[in-house]
Amino acid sequence: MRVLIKNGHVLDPATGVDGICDVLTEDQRIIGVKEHIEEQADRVIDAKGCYVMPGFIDLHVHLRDPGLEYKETLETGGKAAAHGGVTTVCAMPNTKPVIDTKERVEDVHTRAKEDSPVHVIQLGAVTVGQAGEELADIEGMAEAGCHAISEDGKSVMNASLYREGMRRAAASGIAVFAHCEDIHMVEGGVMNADQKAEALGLKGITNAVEDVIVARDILLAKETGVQLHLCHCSTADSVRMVAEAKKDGLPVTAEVCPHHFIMTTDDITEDDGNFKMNPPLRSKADVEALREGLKNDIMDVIATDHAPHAEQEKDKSMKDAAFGIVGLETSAALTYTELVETGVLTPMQMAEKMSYNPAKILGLSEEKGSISEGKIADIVVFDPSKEYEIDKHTFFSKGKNTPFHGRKVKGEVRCTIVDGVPVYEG
Ligand SMILES: NC(=O)N[C@@H](CC(=O)O)C(=O)O
Ligand SMILES: [Zn+2]
Ligand SMILES: [Zn+2]
Repeated sequence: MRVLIKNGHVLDPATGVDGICDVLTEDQRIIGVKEHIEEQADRVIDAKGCYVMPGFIDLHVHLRDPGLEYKETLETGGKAAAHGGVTTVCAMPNTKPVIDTKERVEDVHTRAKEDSPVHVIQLGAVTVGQAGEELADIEGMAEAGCHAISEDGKSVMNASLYREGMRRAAASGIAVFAHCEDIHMVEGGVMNADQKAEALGLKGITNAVEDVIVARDILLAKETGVQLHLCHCSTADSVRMVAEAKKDGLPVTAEVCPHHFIMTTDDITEDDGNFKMNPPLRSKADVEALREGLKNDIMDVIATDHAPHAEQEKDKSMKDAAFGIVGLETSAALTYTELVETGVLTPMQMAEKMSYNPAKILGLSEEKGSISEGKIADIVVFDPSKEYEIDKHTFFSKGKNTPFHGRKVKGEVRCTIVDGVPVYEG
């Protein structure tokens, strides 16, 4: 199959191409990027007025499959990804059972090929059952193509065990994606520790809950040489420590989620479970530091931490609701509206943080994260002029748990192409 994308504004961080070009794909690959391609194609997509970017690669997604299919499945999560311009997702292993063996990684990969319209990379857990007691089959999972291990949902609190896990990940050539949270310091907290929490009568989570583990994990990366990627950074001190680590030449990268660079604790208008996520919404100073970190390329990646839950798990007080919000279908529009329109990021930086940098972290930049000849034809056509209100009822995800319902945004995914085949068209 041949697809010709005409007259779009191509943004390619890998080659620096930043201008109006046509893009031609044949079967799985991109075979041409230049002005005025006039060749025959099975499909011609008019991208006038749109950005044409490498398909987004979301390093942090919860697909809930196996075992929690009432929240999401490979199919619904995959369709949500396609709707959001995401062509590759990394699925976190905190499923039922936990993905902690080679066979379980292979099982998800096999089923995802059938069920999901986008590429799924299943990440393996660090410890067996995420119980924090013994290391999982890291080598086997690496062989099965997991690209990274992660204990997401929690931290490996035993630093000695984690260090050994990092050594084994490094020896297997894969990264460690770290959720940073000292569980002993949480003390029942459900939102940021501040006056808002006091006013709502809710227990707080301090910044140090995250920061002490960020510090520890950077030191462990220094000692083991593992490629460390810090998930969902939410504090100003996290940014400061990532900057220091980079200055020291350590193999550390970091991600920020849209909710953390947009909302503060002041946006929590009532005790509503849709404002509950881990880490929590922080202060204005933290949000500013995260934006500054993204702008200065201290923070490498925008990922969603797409965490779907059923309505009955979220439609209650923050005290009792599950942690997490969905993000796959809102992240491009939120990023464009809040960071690009406002001049915090250039459009090219958006493509970098949502596609090219994630591809590099996964060791896939030879194949993905770029719109250039020979690369896999994973592409998103994004219309930056389209204005609308986010409506959770339009989501393909089973999860409707978002605090952004009704928010005005600019920027809509027009078409998502995976392996040279349009899998979503708006
Ligand atoms: N972020 C969340 O609030 N929840 C995630 C777990 C996680 O990412 O830590 C989930 O699995 O629901
Ligand atoms: Zn997490
Ligand atoms: Zn997560």
